Amino acid sequence: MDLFRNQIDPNQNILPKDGTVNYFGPIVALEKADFYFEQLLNTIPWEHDVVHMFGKRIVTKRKVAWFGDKPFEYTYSNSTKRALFWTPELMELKKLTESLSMETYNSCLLNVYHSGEEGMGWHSDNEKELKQEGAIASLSFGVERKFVFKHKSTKEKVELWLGHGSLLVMKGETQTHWLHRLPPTKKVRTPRINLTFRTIEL
Ligand SMILES: O=C(O)CCC(=O)C(=O)O
Ligand SMILES: [Fe+2]
Repeated sequence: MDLFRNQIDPNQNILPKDGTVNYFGPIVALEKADFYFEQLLNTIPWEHDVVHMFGKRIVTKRKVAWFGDKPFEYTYSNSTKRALFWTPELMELKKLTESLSMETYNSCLLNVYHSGEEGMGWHSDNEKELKQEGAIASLSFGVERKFVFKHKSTKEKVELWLGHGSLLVMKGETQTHWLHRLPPTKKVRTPRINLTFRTIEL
């Protein structure tokens, strides 16, 4: 179901139940989105992520970076990272995201997917360091990619496309009842950057 490719209504919950997800569509002008994309791609100290799966240590092709209000230590997929302090651009994006979503965040995980071969598998963002049922705001730059939710018990799926400069907000019980993933695709050959603003409680 490619429901939301053209239709964007930030007041509509795109989940049928057990959580709230709002898609705002593009929240910055195209030239500004291009600027952020280039700037982030070229200046963020990107590092490969390490995940532990089935007893194996896997180094992802996707690269990550982690920023916050304080040098938080955060365990993500079994590896511990220390947050860097906001760059001026990230601070700007954080403020814009906070005002549109009417929430606050104290940290941000960045991912760069160099091409469609890179994605992220099914997971929910429910690590113990995260505020329980705290909002997670996802900003995307670069090539449009499909994003999918799957209900943990009914297996119902909801798909949408995350465009250049767009904002998606997941809140309430979403992480408790739904998984999400960024499926790999052979059709995409250019990079995408994603920022997820979160609230850490330590
Ligand atoms: O790249 C995306 O849109 C998803 C990223 C994500 O789910 C995460 O960082 O937890
Ligand atoms: Fe996630």
